[in-house]
Amino acid sequence: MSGRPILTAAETRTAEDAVFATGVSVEELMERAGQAVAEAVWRYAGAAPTLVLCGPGNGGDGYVIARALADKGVKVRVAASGEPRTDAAQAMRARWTGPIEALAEADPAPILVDALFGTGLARPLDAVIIGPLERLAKAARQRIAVDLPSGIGTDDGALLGATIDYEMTVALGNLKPAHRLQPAVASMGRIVVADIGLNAVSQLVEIARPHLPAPGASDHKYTRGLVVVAEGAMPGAAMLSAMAAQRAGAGYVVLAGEGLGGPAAMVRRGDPLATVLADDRVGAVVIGPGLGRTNAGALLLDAALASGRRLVLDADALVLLAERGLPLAGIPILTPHEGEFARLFVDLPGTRIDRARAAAAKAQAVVVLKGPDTVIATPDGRAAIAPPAPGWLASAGTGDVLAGAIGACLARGLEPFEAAQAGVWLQAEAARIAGPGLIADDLIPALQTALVACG
Ligand SMILES: NC(=O)C1=CN([C@@H]2O[C@H](COP(=O)(O)OP(=O)(O)OC[C@H]3O[C@@H](n4cnc5c(N)ncnc54)[C@H](O)[C@@H]3O)[C@@H](O)[C@H]2O)[C@@H](O)CC1
Ligand SMILES: Nc1ncnc2c1ncn2[C@@H]1O[C@H](COP(=O)(O)OP(=O)(O)O)[C@@H](O)[C@H]1O
Ligand SMILES: [K+]
Repeated sequence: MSGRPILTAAETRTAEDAVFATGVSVEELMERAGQAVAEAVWRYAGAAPTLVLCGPGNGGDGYVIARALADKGVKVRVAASGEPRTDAAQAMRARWTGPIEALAEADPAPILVDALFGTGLARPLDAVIIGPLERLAKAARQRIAVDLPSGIGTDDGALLGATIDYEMTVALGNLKPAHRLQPAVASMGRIVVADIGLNAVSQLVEIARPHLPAPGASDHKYTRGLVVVAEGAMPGAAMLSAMAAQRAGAGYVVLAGEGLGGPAAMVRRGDPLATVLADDRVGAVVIGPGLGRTNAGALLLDAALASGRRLVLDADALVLLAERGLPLAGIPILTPHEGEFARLFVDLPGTRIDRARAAAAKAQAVVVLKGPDTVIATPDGRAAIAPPAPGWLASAGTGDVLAGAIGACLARGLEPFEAAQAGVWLQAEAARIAGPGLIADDLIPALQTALVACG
């Protein structure tokens, strides 16, 4: 279930260099990129009159896009912010036979294609660029970014300064971190990847739909996974985790505690947690949601950490962990939101991906850094980013549901990194199924529907 590779600006250049080393010329790769983008623009916007904006850097893509669209019969105009600097880009400019307008004076068109800047930009757009860009974008019906919107950081997804919003972004060759990180991704609209023949491999991938096949004839409830959820001060949160584990496919879920209610299929155990966890069939333990931060919670956490079982540590367990030492034994899964992350891993520098990786190395854990752009990292440097999920997930208890879903995937035998990705995918899909106005409880039946796609 490995997802699409995500490459930084430097890694993308290395992948391009590998293509050049096979004898492909810079012009040929530029031609491929321009043709692929033109195809995507054509499919999206059809024959509507189009204005292509070309930049001053290495990019000759814009001129190829304009020529390819004109070949399809589209009424295309070109506006440029300056002379392209490289030979290849100048060659592409020479092959555009139409006029080239100055960016500052260009008239708008219904479709705006922004090929001003590629992955090399590292500072805010100059006023002579952003002014006309904003004017032309406002007057256009639809805006399309080539590779990345102008004015965002390729590797960290930051807005370098003023930017505009796009309906579609055509990524060249492969996804870059900004195509998945906030706030950049929110401005990109629909993101499509144009294949230009790069053999992109990366330690960073996009979270993809997991393969979670239906139980076979040799399965029984224990082989499907036994999950124990530890109950603490707030039983509702543990209940959400436990029911999520049930609906995410666990064969057996034990709620360890004395609380009341829940489905008839939920097994209750009031014995000491250490006793419950002594069972070798326990495939995953979820602890933290509603645990409380008192001594009673700390004792339960001690029992979980001492059990040697595969752990999902969330919420209050993370708060309690901040008062103890890292690293942890046995590569548990930690699921902090930004608040919990900041408390547990003080002052880590870099992008969200860098921070998740450093935290994973420090804790010797798989770290799921939650948010609108959830990043998962392992101690050995692998990482994954989730595609955008419904904002309706920003609702109390949805993290508890995620912890339970990850527990189910861990208990069925997935490796921690895969289990974490599968849980995040299932939670996001459940949110799409549950729809606007969802509350955490609604995700639970929706998880069952989400499983249908994973067979
Ligand atoms: N049905 C229930 O019983 C529920 C119980 N819950 C439980 O309630 C207990 C305590 O919840 P708290 O409200 O204290 O903990 P929170 O996780 O809400 O907050 C902890 C701290 O982190 C901050 N924070 C939260 N999200 C952040 C973000 N995205 N970026 C930056 N900072 C952020 C908060 O402001 C707070 O200071 C936990 O055990 C939790 O599991 C919740 O899970 C909700 C549902
Ligand atoms: N704006 C957002 N868009 C998409 N997903 C979000 C957004 N905000 C939060 N989420 C997701 O919602 C869940 C919230 O979990 P958490 O912060 O632990 O809340 P709780 O403790 O109340 O369950 C996480 O899975 C997070 O990734
Ligand atoms: K661009």
